Amino acid sequence: MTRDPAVRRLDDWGAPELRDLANEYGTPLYVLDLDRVARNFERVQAAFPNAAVHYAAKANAGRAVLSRLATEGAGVECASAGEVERALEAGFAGEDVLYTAVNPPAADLDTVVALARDRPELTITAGARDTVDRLAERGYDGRLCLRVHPGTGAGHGESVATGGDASFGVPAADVPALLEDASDRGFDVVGVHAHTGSGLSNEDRESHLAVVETLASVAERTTVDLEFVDVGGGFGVPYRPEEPPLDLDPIAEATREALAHLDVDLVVEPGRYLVADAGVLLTTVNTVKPAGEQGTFAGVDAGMTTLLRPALYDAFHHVRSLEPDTADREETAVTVVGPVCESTDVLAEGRRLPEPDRGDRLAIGNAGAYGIEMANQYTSRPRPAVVALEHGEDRIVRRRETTEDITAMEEP
Ligand SMILES: Cc1ncc(COP(=O)(O)O)c(C=O)c1O
Ligand SMILES: N[C@H](CCC[C@H](N)C(=O)O)C(=O)O
Repeated sequence: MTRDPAVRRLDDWGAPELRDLANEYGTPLYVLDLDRVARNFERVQAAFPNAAVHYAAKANAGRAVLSRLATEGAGVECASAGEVERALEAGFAGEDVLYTAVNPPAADLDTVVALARDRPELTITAGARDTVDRLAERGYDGRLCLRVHPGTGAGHGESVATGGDASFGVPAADVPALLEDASDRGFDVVGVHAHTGSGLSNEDRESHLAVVETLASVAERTTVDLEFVDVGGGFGVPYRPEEPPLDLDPIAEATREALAHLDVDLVVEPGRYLVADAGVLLTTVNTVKPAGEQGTFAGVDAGMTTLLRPALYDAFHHVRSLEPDTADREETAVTVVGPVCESTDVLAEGRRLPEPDRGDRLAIGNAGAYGIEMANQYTSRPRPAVVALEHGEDRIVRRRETTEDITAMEEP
């Protein structure tokens, strides 16, 4: 299998091509390179050769992404009934689908249990005894996996160090008994799962390994014959230009070693790793304003409704000017702000960029993961369009919303 180890940095994208797309489709605009998504999937497959790779759809559940990954042979991990429906529509088969039921609303369980009737190969992961009971109440006795609460987590911030959050999963000590109980009740108990957190870096290897070891000890202690151990996702990508890429090989090797004595298949659920560096967000400067000692404010047409991560997590996204004629402009500290009347509507703070001009196009990196997916309509701002690049062509895969889209569900 070919292996492309290179991280795709924001500077690797061609400025003229991105400017052309901004001119043709307008801004704000998400650009998503589906061929890069496919290569990222291959990189995970190469690191985990015998594992089943289930793409965590929550990172970007656009139909174009899902159907390309289905074509490439990936599986999918879904966080809601809606994601399950979208995954099936995009071409995934029942056997490709893992549905992780985290505090699931009744309607989600109703929908997925109904879908599973015709697709007995679909797997549901429950994170509480109560969820197992609710599945039984609906007559479900199909493939069941249990989510383990490992007690430790890691990630790009405390709020996404999910493994440490007791609301997700069953305490490891209680899992073997619950597996046996579910098996006795007639469920087809197939696996155990845990998720360390999102945005793991090379420094987080030990934390991830601790979670894998917890899973291994649960699998050792159960008398139920498990088919797989699902070690979750969370593999990070470098957001800062100077940050090194995540080295997947040592993580994969340590994971394999920790599970080697067990006769189980390995499942991984990467989201961000497959799509983050395949996407950029294009935006246009519409207001230029001196920011005193802080340099210059560049007001742009994308904001926290377009890309929520900086406002929500204080996340860093690299920003680059796409203008061809910036050599004669002074570099200055630029703070990129959105159009929403919230003081957290800041996409980037104090970046060294050419003195901005009205009309300048800017590109924001690593926008393929948790970008369009977390976009919203706050302040009646329609969500942006998404353009896909595939096999040398570009096409709109999600049209720009309009105010009519926002009001369409309203009744007088
Ligand atoms: C259960 C589960 N699996 C996988 C993922 C994917 O995380 P990431 O995008 O960091 O790989 C998440 C994160 O939301 C998750 O909760
Ligand atoms: N639910 C994920 C976190 C998603 C973080 C993502 N939304 C981001 O933008 O970083 C988890 O449990 O690890």
